[in-house]
Amino acid sequence: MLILQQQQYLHWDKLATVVVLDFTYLLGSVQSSIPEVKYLLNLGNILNFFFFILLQVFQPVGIMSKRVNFLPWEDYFMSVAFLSGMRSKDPSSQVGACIVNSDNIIVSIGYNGMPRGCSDDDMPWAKEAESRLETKYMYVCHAEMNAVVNKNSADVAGCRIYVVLFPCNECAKIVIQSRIKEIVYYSDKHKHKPETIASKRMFDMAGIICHAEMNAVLNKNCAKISGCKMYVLVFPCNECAKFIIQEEIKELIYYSDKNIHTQESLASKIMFNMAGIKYRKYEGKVEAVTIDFDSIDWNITTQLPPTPTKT
Ligand SMILES: O=c1ccn([C@H]2C[C@H](O)[C@@H](COP(=O)(O)O)O2)c(=O)[nH]1
Repeated sequence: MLILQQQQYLHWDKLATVVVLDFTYLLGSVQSSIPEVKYLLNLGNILNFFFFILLQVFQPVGIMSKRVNFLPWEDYFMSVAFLSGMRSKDPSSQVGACIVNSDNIIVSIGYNGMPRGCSDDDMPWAKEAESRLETKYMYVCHAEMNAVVNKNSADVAGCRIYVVLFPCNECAKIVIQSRIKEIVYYSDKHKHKPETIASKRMFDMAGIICHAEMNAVLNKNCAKISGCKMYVLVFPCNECAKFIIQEEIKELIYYSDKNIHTQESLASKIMFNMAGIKYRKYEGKVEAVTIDFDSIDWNITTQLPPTPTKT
């Protein structure tokens, strides 16, 4: 079990040793001819010696040298992942993630929660219900996704991700597509589930098929795409909807809603409505866009403008 404890910076025992040592040193350095005082001074010297040895043996750390019992990188990052998980409102599983670059700098953290704008109080948290639409699984953004989306660097390529739970297949896709290079996990408690087996298969092969929306978000060429519009061929499923909401895309224009009757599509709409994301069907002005390469007059397109002359 990983335990987070408050670090103690003031060591009273070490402070007391130094005070006693200083006092006995002072006593030992004074000269006197009175036998009682001489006796006390000798005692002072003995105590001085005794405490000096004690200090050398037990107290070199913290007073004279650097601390040695500091938190190692691995425990530090995993603790941050656990700490993030503590923000989760999921009643059964609190999952946290922490992304770290090759300089051991934390570039992002995340935990499992409802998409932005979808109220924690109104969304379902049940694991089972008559309809999957009434379970949390359709809506919760996983810790890994939130960590990737909330990064404070341009990208997370080459980074490591520390996670409380081994990533599911949906998160595996995100982790692979964002070019994270290493996964450090704490628990593999769902190792027998198809989601985890699929995840491991993808990590082994790293040749995966991802939804177009996720690829478009992950391959963006700017730091943020908040406020952007997204054009898609097919209305996004619930997994892509989470991504779109978390990236703060503001408008969605789709061509086909062919999966309109699926629970995934219904869940997407519930989330978009709650998050205030507009969506509309594409109403094109033209029926088709044709690029006829043969009709291009290369003579015209390759003509350079006339060279300016000096007057
Ligand atoms: O890779 C993962 C897998 C799961 N989560 C989140 C999603 C849910 O909120 C919980 C799982 O709930 P259970 O009650 O244990 O089924 O964990 C995640 O963030 N990342």
